[in-house]
Amino acid sequence: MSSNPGILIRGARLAAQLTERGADHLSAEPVDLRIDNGVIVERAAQSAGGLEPRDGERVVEADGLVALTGLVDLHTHLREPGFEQSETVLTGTRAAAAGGFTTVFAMANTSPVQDTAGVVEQVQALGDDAGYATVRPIGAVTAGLAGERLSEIGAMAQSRAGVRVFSDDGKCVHDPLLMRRALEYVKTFDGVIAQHAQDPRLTEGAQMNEGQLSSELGLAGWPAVAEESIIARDALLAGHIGARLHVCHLSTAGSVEVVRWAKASGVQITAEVTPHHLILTEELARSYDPRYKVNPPLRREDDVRALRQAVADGVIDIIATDHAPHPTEAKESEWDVAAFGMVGLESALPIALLTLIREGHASWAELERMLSQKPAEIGRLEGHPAELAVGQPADLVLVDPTGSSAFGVDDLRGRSTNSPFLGMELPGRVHTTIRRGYLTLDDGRLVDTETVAAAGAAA
Ligand SMILES: NC(=O)N[C@@H](CC(=O)O)C(=O)O
Ligand SMILES: [Zn+2]
Ligand SMILES: [Zn+2]
Repeated sequence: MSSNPGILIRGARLAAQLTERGADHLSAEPVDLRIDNGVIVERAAQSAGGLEPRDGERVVEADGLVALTGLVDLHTHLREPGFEQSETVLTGTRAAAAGGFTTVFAMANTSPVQDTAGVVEQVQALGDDAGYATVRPIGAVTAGLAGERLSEIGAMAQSRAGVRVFSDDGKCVHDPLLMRRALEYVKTFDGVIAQHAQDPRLTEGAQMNEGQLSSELGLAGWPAVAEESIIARDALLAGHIGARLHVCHLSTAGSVEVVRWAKASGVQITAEVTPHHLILTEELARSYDPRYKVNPPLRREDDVRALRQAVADGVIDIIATDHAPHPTEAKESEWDVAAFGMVGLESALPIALLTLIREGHASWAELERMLSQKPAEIGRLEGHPAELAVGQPADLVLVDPTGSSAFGVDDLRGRSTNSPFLGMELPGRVHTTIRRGYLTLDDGRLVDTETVAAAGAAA
């Protein structure tokens, strides 16, 4: 039984009721939600009288705020074990809570690599202890991410961590036979392979998108075809085997066409796009500022347009952050020796508001689908609310979609500051995050570490 106090949310607009693109969020009716014992126990429209606060209950005034089921990031680098100078499970999940996330899937490129039952169980336990978000470890596809033989996929799937998502992210599973065997294996327990689609031979030494600009800047190019050819191959393999394939961080217009074709052909394929690929372009490389160095690289304006349209068309299924923290030393060097990657948990929702909601490419209901429901489905996440309704687990986020502010270092709650959005005017604000019925973010302020750990233990 939970010893956490109950919460009454008053007057929230439910994202699920905002199904029309471009609709003002205030057009949905204000709803009260009562949370007790980690579950939504009552829901009443204010027009039907709403709910009265009870003694000892925490009241959250949500007038003007939009409520979504807790955000789920299928692609987060938490860096622990091994790279704690960049991020830890605790600091990364604090960043997640600040961004409205209640679950993160933790990528496998740690040290030691998440390629055994022991390591994935350890990462999951660190998440449970911290309490800021549910941490679902991703298992490596190949031992040590070396691309030579399969990791202990079965042992990780059967472990307490119950791993369902496998990825060598950061590296591509290049050997087609290994990829085939991995797909066959995960099919037996309804798992999925999340591929970092990058042909290593076509991208040796690559530093930025290949094109006229890379020649002009004298930086080795990363051609679109290196991504598209792997997606096409994997889609054919997944179709042949009848297994699930997920494509990480889609970045080119051509990749969209390959995924569109694969879906039309009946392949069980899903695709993600990062917030940064929905807004930033290769032009930023002109600054030689390594903050803009990321894998896959920032592409061209027409790619950005195609990615937004693919979200609108449903060819792209989800938004995933690819939160990739790196210490200052790794990002304050020359472009060609700097690390690839950007942090993204705290800026994901504002960028989605800017590029999708305000541009009319998605409704709030669709946004909830892309940032919460669908990633949970792909990752076979258990205990995630299907909707904000009575009987559902109380994992949710309240967002203020109005206004804007300059995104600053104070908005970054993790250990690293390598955000490409620092200094940009970003819309909206994540107001409150509730995980398993307790607050992790309270009116924009993170609830302190001890309180959250205790609430998590009691939940
Ligand atoms: N995205 C990146 O540029 N870097 C990621 C790896 C990855 O997602 O491929 C990292 O681990 O730093
Ligand atoms: Zn990757
Ligand atoms: Zn990644």
